[in-house]
Amino acid sequence: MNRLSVKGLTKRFGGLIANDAVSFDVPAEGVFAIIGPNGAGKTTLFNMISGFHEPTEGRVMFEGEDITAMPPELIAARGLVRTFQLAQLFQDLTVLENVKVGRHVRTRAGLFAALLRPAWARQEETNTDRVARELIDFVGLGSQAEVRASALPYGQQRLLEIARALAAEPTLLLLDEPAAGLNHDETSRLSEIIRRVSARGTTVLLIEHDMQLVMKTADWIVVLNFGRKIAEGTPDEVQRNPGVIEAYLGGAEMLHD
Ligand SMILES: Nc1ncnc2c1ncn2[C@@H]1O[C@H](COP(=O)(O)OP(=O)(O)OP(=O)(O)O)[C@@H](O)[C@H]1O
Repeated sequence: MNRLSVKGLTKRFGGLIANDAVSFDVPAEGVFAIIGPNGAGKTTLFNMISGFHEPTEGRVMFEGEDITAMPPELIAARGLVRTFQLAQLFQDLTVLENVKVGRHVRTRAGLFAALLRPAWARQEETNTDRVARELIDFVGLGSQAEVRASALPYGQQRLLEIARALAAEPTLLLLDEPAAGLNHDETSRLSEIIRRVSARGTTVLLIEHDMQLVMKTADWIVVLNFGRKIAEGTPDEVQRNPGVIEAYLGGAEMLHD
């Protein structure tokens, strides 16, 4: 069964068609990328998949079930978790606390448990702490667990966001331009982390403008232009596709960068 199937997704904003009958399948294994020039409709597509926009037409199937227009929290609770173009961290909380917050969809302790601290809630807290520390190590921020998010350089904040998203134990992780604002070394590290997330069994679907990252990291790429899917294939196939090169207007260089 595919992890995700997008079937004829269309989004109109008044007279503007941001997505026009886009369909594709994301298998359970691997790293999947959506690329396309500015305004091609990538973010709108992500917003529909993750429940932030209701499609005008079409369906989103996750693990074989219809999740079209479900609220984002319910979609996340099912295991489809996303990050945003601009890191949305709790700047005043520490690295560890931020990741613990990301885990709350997988824990049952509420306010009463936090106040009364029954044995099961204490056990849950210990587990949350352990998992959060493992994830911080996993993205290479192990030595900064007690540092405030606001004190991290931007590149590390983006990695922290990935750790926080992983804390919710997603089976499908949507990354919205994870390399935006990262330098060359940080982008290489990000590529490695994405591959390792995939190796741990989480399917990764990303939107990205950094072609080097996409070509190196993705197993399969969908290309959008003016809201339509114009191609899909392996990185090699996509880079050689004349329609894709044309869409990027002189982008042959960009694609082979
Ligand atoms: N809420 C909205 N209301 C009206 N038009 C919108 C809205 N959101 C997006 N659009 C339009 O839909 C089209 C697709 O935008 P979208 O942000 O999905 O593209 P994108 O591929 O993510 O672009 P970028 O790479 O620049 O982030 C654009 O023409 C955009 O102006």
